[in-house]
Amino acid sequence: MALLELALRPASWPLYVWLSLLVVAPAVILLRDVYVWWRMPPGPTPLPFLGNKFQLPKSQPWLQFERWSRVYGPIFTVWIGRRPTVVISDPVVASDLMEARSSKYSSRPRMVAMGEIYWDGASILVQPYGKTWSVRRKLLHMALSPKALKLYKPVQEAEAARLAYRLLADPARWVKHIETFTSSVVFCVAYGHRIDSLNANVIRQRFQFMHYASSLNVPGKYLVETLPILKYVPDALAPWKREIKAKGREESAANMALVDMVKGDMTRAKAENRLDLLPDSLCKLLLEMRHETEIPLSDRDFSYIPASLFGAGSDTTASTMCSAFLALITHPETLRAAQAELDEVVGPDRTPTFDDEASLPYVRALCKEVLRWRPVAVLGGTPHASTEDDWYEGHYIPAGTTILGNSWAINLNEKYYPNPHHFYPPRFLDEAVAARHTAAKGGVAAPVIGEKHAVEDGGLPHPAKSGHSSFGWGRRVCPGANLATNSLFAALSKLMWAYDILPIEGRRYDTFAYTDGFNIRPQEFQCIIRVRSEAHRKVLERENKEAEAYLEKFTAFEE
Ligand code: HEM
Repeated sequence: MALLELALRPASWPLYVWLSLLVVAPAVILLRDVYVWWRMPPGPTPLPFLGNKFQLPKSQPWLQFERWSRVYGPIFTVWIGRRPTVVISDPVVASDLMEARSSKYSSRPRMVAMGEIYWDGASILVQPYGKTWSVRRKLLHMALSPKALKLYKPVQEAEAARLAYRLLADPARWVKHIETFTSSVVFCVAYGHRIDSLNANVIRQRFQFMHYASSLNVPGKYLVETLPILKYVPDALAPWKREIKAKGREESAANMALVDMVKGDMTRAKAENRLDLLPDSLCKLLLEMRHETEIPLSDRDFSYIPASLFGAGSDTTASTMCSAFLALITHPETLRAAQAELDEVVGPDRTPTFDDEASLPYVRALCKEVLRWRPVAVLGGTPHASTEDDWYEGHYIPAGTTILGNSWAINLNEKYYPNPHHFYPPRFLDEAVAARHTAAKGGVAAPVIGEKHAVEDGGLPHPAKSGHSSFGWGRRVCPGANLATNSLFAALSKLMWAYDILPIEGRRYDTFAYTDGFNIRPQEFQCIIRVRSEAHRKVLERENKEAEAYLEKFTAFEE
């Protein structure tokens, strides 16, 4: 009884009890960490409690991770404080864990400030694996099914035609035009409304939300990431939390307003008996489904589904197109090969469309090679997290480990892609087409490459059907991959048909000069974008008029 009384009154504990607690508790934690560390995949030696803090680079961590993979192997561990992160640099290892064992590796690490306080668990991007996530994921799949993607193709073509036309008058602002193209595709697909300029209020608002969300995800900025219990401190005592929540409410109000806008469009169209003229959009499809079946989501949670398209799909596609321009000007033979194919298949009187896609294997291969060559989601997008203890190749991976697929190291792994920094679309051509291209160039036989398993001479087959890992893995693989691939094809095929995209003479281009962050794009550069002939110009002018007419039904967002 006396002991219990003593235990309940720490203030009266003798000094030796305090001292032993201060020594024993950290020692026990440390011993446990050492035991886990010793069994996990090897990596740079961490410091107790601090992990690899002093070895982790402040910028472009994927480069250091790639160097470490040469020392420690294709799967290694780095420690962020006491939290282990397993970094994967080989496509087979990534597929073994995140695809073959996807039931254990499909969660996300906790992001308390961003995911739990700001988005209040509503955004699919950072949701842990489980029922709440799978409800949203299924809806996205339904609204992005192959059948639904067909509905969005005309708008992608029309927007690509507008992009190609805009470059005639204003080639210097090519990046802005690409961003307008990807933003408008995303908004037309998500809500059936178009963007005519990046000055549209809705775009400014989306960028504000995105920047605010990523500002919350800076390691070390919020103590709540280390001590999640702090998220339960009452708002009145936690101004930081009040601010995050207020901003979160602003975003959800804006997301719900967008859904209300589509509901309004549908009601009006129905009343005026012109439903068939209303553009098909992901939000409209989901609202129709919601009308017919029970969807277990509140209005607020529902509104985050179409809203996820802008954050996940606009900048990623635009950055990939910027990489395509860099690739074309530094590997001019690839533009010539694409133009030869386009001229042969499409001819001079019109630009390519999706109907030509099957007959344009080189252009398709070029789009894939861009995704491989400079993966925009350079560290595999949002990290995965494991939910069960596991063993791989003799190494222990405890539940709760963060898993990073280093797309940079994976896509540029020379075991799979010899000479990996060489931008070389024939990697993704099948044997017959590769041979035809080589013969046309009068060159030596090109390496034989299967479309499903990109392999160059001596290169190992890649486990993914796409032949690269730029869209992630397993159950969390990018649900917008096909939409993005269609946008890339629609835009790049028209632009390569219409323009010579060339380096400025005498200027050196660094194909490694990229921005930092989770999504990367080339540092700003200038190039020459010159229409190939007067006849090409006329076609662009004519098709732009047709595109403008088609896009009339997608009301523009106001500036
Ligand atoms: C070139 C363009 C794109 C690239 C490279 C890309 C890449 C990625 C990657 C790497 C991931 C993480 C996958 C993983 O965790 O294993 C991801 C997730 C996601 N992407 Fe994309 N993406 C692109 C375009 C799009 C588009 C157009 C959409 C919109 C429809 C989209 C929607 C999403 C969503 C909602 C997720 C989260 C999925 C989840 O957590 O379950 N992405 N993307």
